[in-house]
Amino acid sequence: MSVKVDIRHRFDGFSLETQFASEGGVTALFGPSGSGKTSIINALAGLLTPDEGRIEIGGRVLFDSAAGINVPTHKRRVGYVFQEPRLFPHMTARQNFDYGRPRPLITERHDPAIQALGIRHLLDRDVRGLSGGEAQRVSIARALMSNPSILLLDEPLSALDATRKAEVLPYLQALFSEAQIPVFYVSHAMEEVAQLATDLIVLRDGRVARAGAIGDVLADPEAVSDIGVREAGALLRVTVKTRAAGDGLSELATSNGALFLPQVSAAEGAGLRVRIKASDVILSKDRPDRLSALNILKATVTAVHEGQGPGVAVALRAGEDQLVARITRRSARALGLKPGSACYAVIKSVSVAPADMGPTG
Ligand SMILES: Nc1ncnc2c1ncn2[C@@H]1O[C@H](COP(=O)(O)OP(=O)(O)OP(=O)(O)O)[C@@H](O)[C@H]1O
Repeated sequence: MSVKVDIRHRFDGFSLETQFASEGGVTALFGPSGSGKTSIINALAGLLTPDEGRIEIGGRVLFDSAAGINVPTHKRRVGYVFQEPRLFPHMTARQNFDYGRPRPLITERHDPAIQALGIRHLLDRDVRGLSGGEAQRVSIARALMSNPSILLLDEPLSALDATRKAEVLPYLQALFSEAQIPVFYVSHAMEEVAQLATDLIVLRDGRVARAGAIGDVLADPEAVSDIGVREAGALLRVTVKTRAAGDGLSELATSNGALFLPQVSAAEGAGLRVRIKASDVILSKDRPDRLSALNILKATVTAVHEGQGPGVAVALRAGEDQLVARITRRSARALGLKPGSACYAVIKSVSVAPADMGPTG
């Protein structure tokens, strides 16, 4: 189901001027604080009326300033998940779902969502006794109960600590992999986005700085400065070959050789996407010998992007996969790197954390 957004809105000191289209899937809205992420999903939900523009979901026009159309929030069929669970206390999860409705809300139609979110055993528990992660899973289920035509999540994991976040992520992955409706996921945490999204919109000062399939945007060396030099990094598609050997490292097969990483929890044979941060890739013209790093992939330079500072972003092709390396301009010159140059990409095993790995979508 397609989503088309073309809106302009002015607040005191901030202007939103955003245009994008999505063909469904899970679209992440990523950007620094104040870049306009929440304003965009509020406009989709009808909680913010843009000064002008148009919003269309699945062929249905929800907002068109020129035509005088502005469908009210309750008629937009939007599921909205906030940073905090916002459940009614003193009630069970089921009572939360049913609140204000003439008949029980849960039907068999909701089984897949209840299953994916793992909340069946929580339905008759008082929500005050739920952990933060459980409560957020219940509130995501509630957002899906009314059969929405779009699901909007605004930083749904940011109020959770790292352990709870890691606990909820697999549920979101399971849910999103089956989602029949477009999902918009607001986050400023790239490790979440890299695991969950199919498409990525990078926002900056109310404008779309980059947009496209997540793999393409993350592999684009020109996007490195928009994403942030610490967070930028391409997604490598791998298959788990052998789970942790005696030394704790698992062997993953890439399209161009083996990768050895620690703490891989996926089963043997599972497909994973692994974010390799640009700052964790070192380049060498010759195959390095007697080096502590285990992961050395033969690669070809496809682009060298010089930014403002001392760093350059080097795009690489390694077999079927793409990588981005951020190295100094001085090193790039010393190595004579240019499109077509053959080199070796060296990736340090311990710098790839479990949070950087997600199933292939
Ligand atoms: N109702 C409002 N009145 C005035 N300014 C607003 C209003 N809502 C948002 N803004 C301003 O618009 C800008 C974008 O805000 P928005 O909440 O959309 O950004 P964001 O990317 O979601 O940020 P964060 O990650 O901090 O939530 C900010 O400068 C904010 O102060």
